[in-house]
Amino acid sequence: MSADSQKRRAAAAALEHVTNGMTLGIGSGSTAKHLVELLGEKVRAGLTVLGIPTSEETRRLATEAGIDLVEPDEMTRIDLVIDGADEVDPDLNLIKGGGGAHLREKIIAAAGQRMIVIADKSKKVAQLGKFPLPVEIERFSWPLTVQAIRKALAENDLKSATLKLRPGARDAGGGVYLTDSNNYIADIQCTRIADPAALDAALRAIPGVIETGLFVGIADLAIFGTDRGVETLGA
Ligand SMILES: O=C[C@H](O)[C@H](O)[C@H](O)COP(=O)(O)O
Repeated sequence: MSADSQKRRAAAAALEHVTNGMTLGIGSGSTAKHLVELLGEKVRAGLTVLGIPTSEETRRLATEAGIDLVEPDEMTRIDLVIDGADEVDPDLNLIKGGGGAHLREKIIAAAGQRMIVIADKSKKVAQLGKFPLPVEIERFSWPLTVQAIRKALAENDLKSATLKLRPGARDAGGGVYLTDSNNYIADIQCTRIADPAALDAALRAIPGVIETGLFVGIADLAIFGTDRGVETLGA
């Protein structure tokens, strides 16, 4: 079975946790796309939910699928967030942001009462770090921020980590990827991240770093699609 079919399977299993009247944070990426399609089918069959999209792409897909959307305000209770991930470790720590959406995703996931991660089984890892860690950074004086990130990596036993500014066509000016919030992304190849919480804290302490793709202590349950069905981690 293809990874894409496993993703759809995970998305379908996560939808069993969605009940009438929920406000739902809707993630971004190829797995979340399956979620939106399947949720759209349920909405057309009578399910009532309010969605909060975590990217402009998800907003577009959810609108097309006929899902009612709301802008979060101070009083918004987000009952459940369902989102994909690039890596999931045994403690449910995540790397996210392969598609550049992790800033909005983290805001919504942290505000949610509960977060379910959906992924194909290749995303389940013993230790985070093989997937390059995305860090969203302010464009103003970005080389100074990159310099400070390199220093923080060295101080966190990651001296051999390499860092690249993400390329992309969205910045007409210089071929650098721009997020939905018009920032740059530095992708850091760490190979292994021994202490995700410490690295997250060290990176977030740098002026100019807006958000990292490390999600520590946020996810409650991961559902992995497999060839036979689904596997879960957490509760
Ligand atoms: O920025 C993108 C998001 O964090 C995605 O959830 C993550 O990259 C996983 O994406 P996919 O479901 O396409 O593997």
